[in-house]
Amino acid sequence: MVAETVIDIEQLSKSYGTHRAVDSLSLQIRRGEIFGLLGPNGAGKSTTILMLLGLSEPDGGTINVLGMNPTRQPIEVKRRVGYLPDDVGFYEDWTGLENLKLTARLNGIGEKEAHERAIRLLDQVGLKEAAHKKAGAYSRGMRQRLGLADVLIKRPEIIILDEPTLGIDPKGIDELLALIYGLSREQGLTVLLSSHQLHQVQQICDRVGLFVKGKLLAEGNLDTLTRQLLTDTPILITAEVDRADRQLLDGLNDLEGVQGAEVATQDQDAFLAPSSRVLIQIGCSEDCSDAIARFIVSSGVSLFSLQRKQYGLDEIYRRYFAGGEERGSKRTKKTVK
Ligand SMILES: Nc1ncnc2c1ncn2[C@@H]1O[C@H](COP(=O)(O)OP(=O)(O)OP(=O)(O)O)[C@@H](O)[C@H]1O
Repeated sequence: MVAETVIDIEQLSKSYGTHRAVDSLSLQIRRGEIFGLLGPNGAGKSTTILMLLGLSEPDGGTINVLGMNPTRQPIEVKRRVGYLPDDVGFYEDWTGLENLKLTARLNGIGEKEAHERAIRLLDQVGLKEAAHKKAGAYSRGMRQRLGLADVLIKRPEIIILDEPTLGIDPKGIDELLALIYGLSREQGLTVLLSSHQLHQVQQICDRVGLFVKGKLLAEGNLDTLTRQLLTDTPILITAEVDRADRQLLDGLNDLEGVQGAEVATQDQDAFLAPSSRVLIQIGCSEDCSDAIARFIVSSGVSLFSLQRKQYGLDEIYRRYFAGGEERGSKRTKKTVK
């Protein structure tokens, strides 16, 4: 069953003076999804988040959050959507526990329930030992964990996290990401995560939206992004076989969609020792894995493995922007509806 859409954005636009910060943005996010908002500085991520929270009014288009219009129902949206800014503010002289209980009270939660929820959350985010320590003495990582607990105390259905891992050490990042992932999977929490840290986004996001100059350039999982953005980069398939002669390579080159097949590495003893393996690298304009596998096997050659190169987000981002601004703007016009 397909999960319900909890965020529905259609043709959303917002300008500051003559500058279009968000330009005809359409995006749907389903319940329980972890969605990554990715893009360079000034791409329009924060402006979009502010409009989702009802803190900024769109110039055009529509936003629907949990069936509500954030501009008209900002208080109700705020009750059900949690927002963690990149630098969350706490009462520095108050302990972590006291800060959480204050947030709970401000959200109309009774004293006893507030205490119980705060204790449980501090444990969940790994701050049990630091519960009675002043927030001012927390490290950056601890503050982010406290921030996450602070967002969760009102039991939101959606949480929006702006650069949640900024300034945290690698171990802290892994733990925070695992926590966010667990929350989403176990409690069906919908998570919107804005970040510049591509490999982190890739670790936990189900889908990613790539923002450039106020437009959504591409969205989807890694496979979709690769297809949408790296259109002129060949698909690379590596076949591991027991031998590769000219006839085999010529045959592969003749297959439809294959742009080039060549031996990538060859064990020096490949032709002497039948057990040695040879790697053939095949560049294709489309995924020709099936045809390649069939051809190799029908040639009487043993095929041990066939792998398609997976591009990571870092690589997609780097390759896509390798052509600079010029390429970015051309693509924007071409790929955005
Ligand atoms: N209050 C404002 N007044 C005028 N211009 C603004 C305002 N807020 C944002 N902008 C401009 O709108 C564009 C989008 O900014 P936004 O903060 O949404 O980008 P972002 O993707 O969140 O960037 P970052 O990753 O740096 O946070 C930028 O050009 C920015 O300078």
